[in-house]
Amino acid sequence: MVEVGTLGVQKQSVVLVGMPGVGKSTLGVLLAKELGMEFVDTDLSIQTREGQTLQEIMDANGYLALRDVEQQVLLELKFLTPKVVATGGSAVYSELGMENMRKHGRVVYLSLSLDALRGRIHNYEERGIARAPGQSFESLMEERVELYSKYADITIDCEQKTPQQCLQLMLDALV
Ligand SMILES: Nc1ncnc2c1ncn2[C@@H]1O[C@H](COP(=O)(O)OP(=O)(O)O)[C@@H](O)[C@H]1O
Ligand SMILES: O=C(O)C1=C[C@@H](OP(=O)(O)O)[C@@H](O)[C@H](O)C1
Ligand SMILES: [Mg+2]
Repeated sequence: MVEVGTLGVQKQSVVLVGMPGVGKSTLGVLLAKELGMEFVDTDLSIQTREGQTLQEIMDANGYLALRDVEQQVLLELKFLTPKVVATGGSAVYSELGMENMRKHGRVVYLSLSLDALRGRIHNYEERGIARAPGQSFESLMEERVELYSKYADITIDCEQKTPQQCLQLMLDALV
């Protein structure tokens, strides 16, 4: 059973950022349930908006096109009620999108080591990661960690932790 802190449920939105495979989508829905909030996965919003899968968008127009649509979706996000937002790993390339979300909520960076992420991502080449052709996972991570850290209000170290443990750490940090 997850324990909510003594201040009770917090009402600001929560925005999860981090590398692909770190658990933003998995943990986001669990967090939303615990906080009694709506859950939005911006990857799904992109697909619904475009009527295409992420991979189809990239195949047709390249990774920068995916980043453009992602920015539109981040800017169109409405925060009339507080919500938990699981972003895609590339959301932090959109300064405007991140600013829109930061106005309404706290940004939680889920961090995990390169080795652990590699263990979760078995299909790096075909996973639809928005990266320059040929860019290695290591180089991508190096470039992104700086951005995740820059926007983070809270950082959660997910190394060797179960989803339930990560969830509890987020709840403790958010109250
Ligand atoms: N501690 C953990 N927290 C979150 N996901 C975990 C954890 N340990 C293993 N996983 C697995 O890692 C994967 C995370 O995928 P996902 O939630 O789609 O990540 P993201 O949305 O960040 O790309 C899932 O298959 C999940 O079951
Ligand atoms: O990191 C990336 O470049 C991407 C991550 C994906 O989301 P997850 O981080 O939820 O896997 C998705 O937005 C798209 O395939 C691009
Ligand atoms: Mg996801």
